[in-house]
Amino acid sequence: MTHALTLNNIEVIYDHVFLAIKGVSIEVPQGGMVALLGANGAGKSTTLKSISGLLKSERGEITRGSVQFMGQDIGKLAPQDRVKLGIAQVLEGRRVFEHLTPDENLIAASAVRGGRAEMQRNRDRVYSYFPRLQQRRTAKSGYLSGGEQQMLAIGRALMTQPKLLMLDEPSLGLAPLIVAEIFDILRRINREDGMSILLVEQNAIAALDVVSHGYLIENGRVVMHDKAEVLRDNPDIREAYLGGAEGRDFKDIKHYRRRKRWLA
Ligand SMILES: Nc1ncnc2c1ncn2[C@@H]1O[C@H](COP(=O)(O)OP(=O)(O)OP(=O)(O)O)[C@@H](O)[C@H]1O
Repeated sequence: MTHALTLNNIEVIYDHVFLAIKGVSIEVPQGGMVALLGANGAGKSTTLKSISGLLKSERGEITRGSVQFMGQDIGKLAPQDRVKLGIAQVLEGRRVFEHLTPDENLIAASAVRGGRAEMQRNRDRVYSYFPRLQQRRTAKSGYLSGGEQQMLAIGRALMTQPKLLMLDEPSLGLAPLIVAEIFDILRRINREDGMSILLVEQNAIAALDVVSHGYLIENGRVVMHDKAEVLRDNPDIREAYLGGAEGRDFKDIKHYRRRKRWLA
């Protein structure tokens, strides 16, 4: 199988001292949709930044292993060159220009690529996926709902016509219905455009409904990797991530118990 992305045993150190990622290997097949799951501080965002190249601005460095995109080693490329190759990251926290309208936000994001006609085509495509945004295209983005702002942040990434779309916790702070709507649209983008997607989420149950495979990362290491339906049925994942009385932090589950199950 051809892979859009291959992380090969990478190690990441911040500030020359803090070892945040301790040997992570991940594969995203071309046209695949994969989730990277884990609790707060597990190393999910750091993994994404090592792919998009944003580590450097945070004094982070890949000190071992390789990052390959469509078979090419991209570990030393600047972030803008990775965007040109077709990698886009939607950062955590819906970063949009709040004083600009959705129309203007999308235009600003397309500056990286193409002429006017192409920009309009891309914008129409974004609006076809997110009709809600089209309805509010001339409103100030700061007045959009949280879900609409998340849609706009995704739309901005789509304006660069990525081959690999990476999203950092798009469900954060959103109501379950909105999360389901956004995840459905991501699945459509994946299926209809054949875009590869890497979805970082703490909301494992919602994410595992739309991806084909998932990786669970803990303390900078991948501790589980399997098909989505297998992970969904895993008692530890259910215990850690299902809401209600069952829901507990993954960190709270006794380490020995998890090891015993994973090594079984
Ligand atoms: N810029 C940075 N400088 C130093 N340490 C960092 C930096 N960014 C993250 N870390 C540390 O690296 C580890 C992994 O953080 P990371 O943000 O990748 O985790 P995460 O799984 O994305 O968590 P969250 O869901 O809270 O964002 C944490 O211990 C964090 O404190």
